[in-house]
Amino acid sequence: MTDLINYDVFEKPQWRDFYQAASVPLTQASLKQVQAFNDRISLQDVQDVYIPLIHLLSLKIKDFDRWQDVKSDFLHKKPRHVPFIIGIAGSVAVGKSTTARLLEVLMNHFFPTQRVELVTTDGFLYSTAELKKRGILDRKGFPESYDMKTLIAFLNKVKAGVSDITVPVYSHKVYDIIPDQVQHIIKPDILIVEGINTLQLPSTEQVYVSDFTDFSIYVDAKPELIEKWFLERFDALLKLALQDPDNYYYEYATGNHEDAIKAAKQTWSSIDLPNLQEFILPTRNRADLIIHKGPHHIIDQILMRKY
Ligand SMILES: Nc1ncnc2c1ncn2[C@@H]1O[C@H](COP(=O)(O)OP(=O)(O)OP(=O)(O)O)[C@@H](O)[C@H]1O
Ligand SMILES: CC(C)(CO)[C@@H](O)C(=O)NCCC(=O)O
Repeated sequence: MTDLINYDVFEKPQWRDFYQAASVPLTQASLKQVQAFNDRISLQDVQDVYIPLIHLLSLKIKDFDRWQDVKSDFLHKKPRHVPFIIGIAGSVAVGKSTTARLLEVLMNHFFPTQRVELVTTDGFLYSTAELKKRGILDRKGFPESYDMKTLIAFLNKVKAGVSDITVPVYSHKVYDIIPDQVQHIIKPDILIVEGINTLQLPSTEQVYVSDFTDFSIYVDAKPELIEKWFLERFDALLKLALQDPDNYYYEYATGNHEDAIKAAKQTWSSIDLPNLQEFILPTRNRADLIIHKGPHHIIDQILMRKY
């Protein structure tokens, strides 16, 4: 991993000892709300990894707020509260949205006066109709399948303090952007932006998503493990789809199970794995922090950018 020379590597026990002054406020039952589908979040990992991380983020946010004030002062401007944006990157199915939801729950608990919002860049995917029109239906998730201009304009509005911003909504169940549905982002103090492309350099734009993020996290694991998680999630999606003919996975759910798994493996090896290798993994060394997971999603290492 020569691309990671600029990182300090911490094994979990060492990272845990950096800060343990607070304890996990959640029971296993209430953690369920942050679980994407079928698996279990480890409460021990929340205590050992996320509690120090939340503390680190609180220090970073204080530092950020102070710098905004110093800057306003220098520019003879009235100070304005600028939202802090956290980016979360990583492969399809590595657990970005689960990590993002966990951070949201913990920040809501530990920073009760801060308004925390969460968006996924999947909302900025082109719709299936638009992907078809562009002839890139089999490239969903690749850089060209996202409307990066609109995503960057959105982040710019958040930073500028626009009061009510609407974001399109993507559904895994429908496998498309849902027409006539939007998410409202209302003056967050902290915005978490989760998506495979949060550290990417879009070929079509001169401005990057990372120009707007103040702290970035890459969720990392071996591709063989991620494939396993992808297939497990696929299976969970099939179960959900069984009762719902409108669900994208309904045909798979009601058809031959082996064929369905074969199709999912094919999607992984022809779309999501190449996307990881060509476009997502190369962005890892731009993250401020890398969370590395092993079997069962258990975190084994935390890498922090030195400079
Ligand atoms: N910390 C965790 N502990 C246990 N299970 C997890 C954890 N993180 C993710 N999972 C499981 O792994 C699968 C993928 O997670 P998730 O949906 O969060 O991934 P993602 O990176 O957001 O994927 P996508 O890019 O496709 O939206 C899900 O089945 C989820 O339940
Ligand atoms: C929506 C994305 C791109 C990212 O979350 C991904 O989950 C996806 O749908 N990729 C396309 C191939 C697949 O079905 O996995």
